[in-house]
Amino acid sequence: MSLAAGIVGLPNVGKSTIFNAITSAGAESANYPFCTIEPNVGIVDVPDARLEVIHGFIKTDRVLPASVKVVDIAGLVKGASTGEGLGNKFLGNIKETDAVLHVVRCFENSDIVHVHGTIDPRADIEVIELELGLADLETLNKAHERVSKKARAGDKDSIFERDTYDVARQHLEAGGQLRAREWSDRERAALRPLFLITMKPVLYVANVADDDLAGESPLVGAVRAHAEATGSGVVVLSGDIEGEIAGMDPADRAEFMADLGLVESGLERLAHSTYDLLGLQTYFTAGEKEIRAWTIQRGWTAPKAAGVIHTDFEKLFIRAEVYSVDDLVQFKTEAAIKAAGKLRVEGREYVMREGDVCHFLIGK
Ligand SMILES: Nc1ncnc2c1ncn2[C@@H]1O[C@H](COP(=O)(O)OP(=O)(O)OP(=O)(O)O)[C@@H](O)[C@H]1O
Ligand SMILES: [Mg+2]
Repeated sequence: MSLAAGIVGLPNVGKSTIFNAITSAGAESANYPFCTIEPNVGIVDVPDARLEVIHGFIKTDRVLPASVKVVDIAGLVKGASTGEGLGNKFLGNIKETDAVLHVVRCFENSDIVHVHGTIDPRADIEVIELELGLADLETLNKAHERVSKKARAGDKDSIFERDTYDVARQHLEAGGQLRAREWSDRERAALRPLFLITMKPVLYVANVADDDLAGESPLVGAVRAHAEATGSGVVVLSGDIEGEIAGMDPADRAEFMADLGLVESGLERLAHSTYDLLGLQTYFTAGEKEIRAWTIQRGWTAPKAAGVIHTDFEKLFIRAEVYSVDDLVQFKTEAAIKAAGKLRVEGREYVMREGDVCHFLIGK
């Protein structure tokens, strides 16, 4: 399962600064609106300290973290859907992501231009969400047109699709975001092929000044209140500071972060929050060749989890041998875990737990 997240927000709020910090990809960031024109795409390793813990006991050539694709696009402005600013044509790059990272400016700095002249996170969020809603409306209108003919001819599936599109259109026209509505499984299935942006889970990224890393300002408060009211998450970070952290070697980084009272880097916090938001969890495989982290949905059974390694594994799954990272720390080798009776043998019904270390036995 490879995960993708798309960054949206007003121009000049720090999207590319944050993208650079998390990908260290060297994408351009500068103090003028519409600095980013072509989308930046980066692949980021998901930091997971447990990989190194496992590696401390099991020697392998390779350690492979999970990865997330991150997409940074041009800023949106009011009227983007009708071509204002750079328009909304870059939103296509966000469509095939699993989650939206909505960067909101929460730092005061008169040197950095704000496209509305004042820093008002709540108003900024509204502008962006309206534009995203209008983009979805455009997609729905086209899809509606496409199915209408078949619906009029009496095709049952097309009638259901058309009616679902109508419900979605009404919801957006009333100013709502599609994620806020409860959808039946069948409705979800009808909407899924449209890759609607406001249907995706959103994480608000409050980009704060370097003297408000804890996010105590009323600006961040406004973002938190909005996120709480809409069932979304918030990550507080400073793009500027994260850029510095990304550029440091590990020893300096640890000291710098400790001085600032930061326990985790912005990337770590973003990764954890995104996993929470999407209901994801991690399991590990640790063999002779490599130690590797795999991303699955919470609640998945062992065969389904094995299917992430290779699609055939789901069908051919026989059983799994499972232990935890803590078991490894306590007993030090797999043989000792087994001797202590801690190596669990699990079958097709087993529901994976966070941080399981697995060997899958696969048939032919
Ligand atoms: N937390 C912060 N504190 C102070 N300045 C910041 C912070 N984050 C970013 N900046 C500054 O804001 C300016 C704009 O940043 P950036 O280019 O990342 O914005 P953007 O959202 O990608 O803009 P665009 O939509 O134009 O591409 C840069 O000068 C950057 O250094
Ligand atoms: Mg940019």
